[in-house]
Amino acid sequence: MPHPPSLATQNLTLRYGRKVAVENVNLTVPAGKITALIGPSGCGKTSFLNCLNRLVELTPQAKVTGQVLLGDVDIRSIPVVTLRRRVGMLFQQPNPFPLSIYENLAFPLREHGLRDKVAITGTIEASLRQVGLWDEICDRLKHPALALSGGQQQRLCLARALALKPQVILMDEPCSALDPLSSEIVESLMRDLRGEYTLLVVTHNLAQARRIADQTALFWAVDGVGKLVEMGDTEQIFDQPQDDLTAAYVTGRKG
Ligand SMILES: Nc1ncnc2c1ncn2[C@@H]1O[C@H](COP(=O)(O)OP(=O)(O)OP(=O)(O)O)[C@@H](O)[C@H]1O
Repeated sequence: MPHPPSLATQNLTLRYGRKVAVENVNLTVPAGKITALIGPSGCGKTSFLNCLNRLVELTPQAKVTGQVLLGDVDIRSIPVVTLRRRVGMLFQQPNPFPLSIYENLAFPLREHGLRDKVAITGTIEASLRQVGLWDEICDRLKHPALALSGGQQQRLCLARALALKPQVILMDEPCSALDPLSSEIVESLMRDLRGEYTLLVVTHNLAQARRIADQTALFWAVDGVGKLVEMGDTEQIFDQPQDDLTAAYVTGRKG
């Protein structure tokens, strides 16, 4: 398996109309590592994430300046369908399609040009095994995905992303809508993905960031504008923060 690329932003600024949501962010998400993005509500974490696979372009008044590099390639030069396959995303609320479990994975595979039924079925099984769902649901692949539990739905959504063989996976608070046991399962899956994928995970759960992330980045809204305050090894961010805001946030004194 080739090493996944890093993802880096250079002077990334995002405006919604006149509102500056994120300003001048220079952040490198290292290849094959887990990076946690932390910070108080409204500091621009989701907005930033949405720039990285150009999902933000679906918001009419959004305007992005600066660059996002996947490896050394500017993402604007990658066709958006290809980009979204290479940079998968998992949302806070599991969002399976209102289709069968099988079709949730088969549909995007067909959309991306896979026609061979044996190959599709093989990929579906491999992806469901990768997220530990195969044994739980292999006898009801034709059942509606929406009948699964929240935790199973989230794992199905991860399997759907993995089926497309992404290089990077963006996760926006992937555990916050889940019960503790499901949350633990998803967290352990993230650990399994380390190395093979480049992961950027937004989390409000500082203990989770500490447990899973190699690197941690703190965002903060300064006068309403989201900025990157500090980025470093997770241990350093939590134990020896360089910035006063980081120290205040990770010790619960602010935010
Ligand atoms: N479509 C939009 N139009 C205008 N402003 C927006 C839009 N989406 C987000 N914002 C604003 O941009 C800022 C950053 O929002 P964002 O959701 O990215 O923050 P966040 O850190 O992800 O927050 P949370 O942790 O609560 O999810 C906020 O002030 C928000 O109100």
